[in-house]
Amino acid sequence: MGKRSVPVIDMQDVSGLAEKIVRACEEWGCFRLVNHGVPMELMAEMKGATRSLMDLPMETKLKNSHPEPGKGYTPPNMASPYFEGLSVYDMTSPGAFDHFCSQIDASPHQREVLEKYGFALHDLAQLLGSKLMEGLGLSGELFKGWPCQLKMNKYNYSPETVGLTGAVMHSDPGFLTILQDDEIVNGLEAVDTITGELVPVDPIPGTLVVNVGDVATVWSNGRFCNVKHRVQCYEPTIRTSIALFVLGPKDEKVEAPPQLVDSDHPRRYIPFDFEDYRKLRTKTNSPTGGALKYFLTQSS
Ligand SMILES: O=C(O)CCC(=O)C(=O)O
Ligand SMILES: [Fe+2]
Repeated sequence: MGKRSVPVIDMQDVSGLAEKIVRACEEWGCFRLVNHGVPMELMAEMKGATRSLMDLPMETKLKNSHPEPGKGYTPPNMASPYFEGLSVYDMTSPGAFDHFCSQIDASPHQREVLEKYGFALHDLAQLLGSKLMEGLGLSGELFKGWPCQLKMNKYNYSPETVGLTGAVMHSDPGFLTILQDDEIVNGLEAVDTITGELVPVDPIPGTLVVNVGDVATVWSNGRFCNVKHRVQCYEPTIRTSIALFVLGPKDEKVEAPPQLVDSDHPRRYIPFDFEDYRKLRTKTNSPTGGALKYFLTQSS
């Protein structure tokens, strides 16, 4: 049998859409969205803005600093020497785009594109949240008021890096990520949870990839899969991607809603604070979600 590949979900095909999304979260934790409603022109403008911002001098990019690790500019480092990323954290907080753009002196046009794209992706994330609730038979609003991080990624590949790793194997710590991957340069790979095999998630221009993270595994009481993924270098060229991370609740704990817990499905994880979890992930060097084990309940 050939390798399976991640599900492709057409959002214009509304019949059974919520159930399809839930199933993809359960079976893969990774899927591609087509007809997602984000205008192609806006996606292209955002790629353009990302490329030009990434071309700024290092001293300018370093001004996108944040007191907490991972929430500002990530320069190339020992673990990921070819990767760098600029971040708008938290993009939902008032003035976030103004602050980011003043840090790195972005143009009014770049600022407009970033904000428009950020909010379009945020709207799509809210829609996915409501589809997840619907598909699980729950009511209420998922992700309401949750911090989100908009991250622009650049992989500086060269002939010397072909065959090497651009982003090490990891799961995303938050609930879900909507990724505009490079429309030409491949390299994203996800682990098939059933076979354990790494499968390529090759580009399909105009589409978006969703990666389900650690918070979703806890929130779904173990039903959703926090997909392990990495980015390899296959071509000596620049690779660019843009991620919107929907992280976790700010003032509440990460926990499964009571409707997803019953005697057949006892609570798998002790509720925790997202930022505490993020710190524990770093401290225990658990990039693929291994630190979730510290929160397993007796019954799991
Ligand atoms: O660049 C990509 O395609 C994936 C990036 C990623 O996995 C991440 O930023 O968490
Ligand atoms: Fe990721």
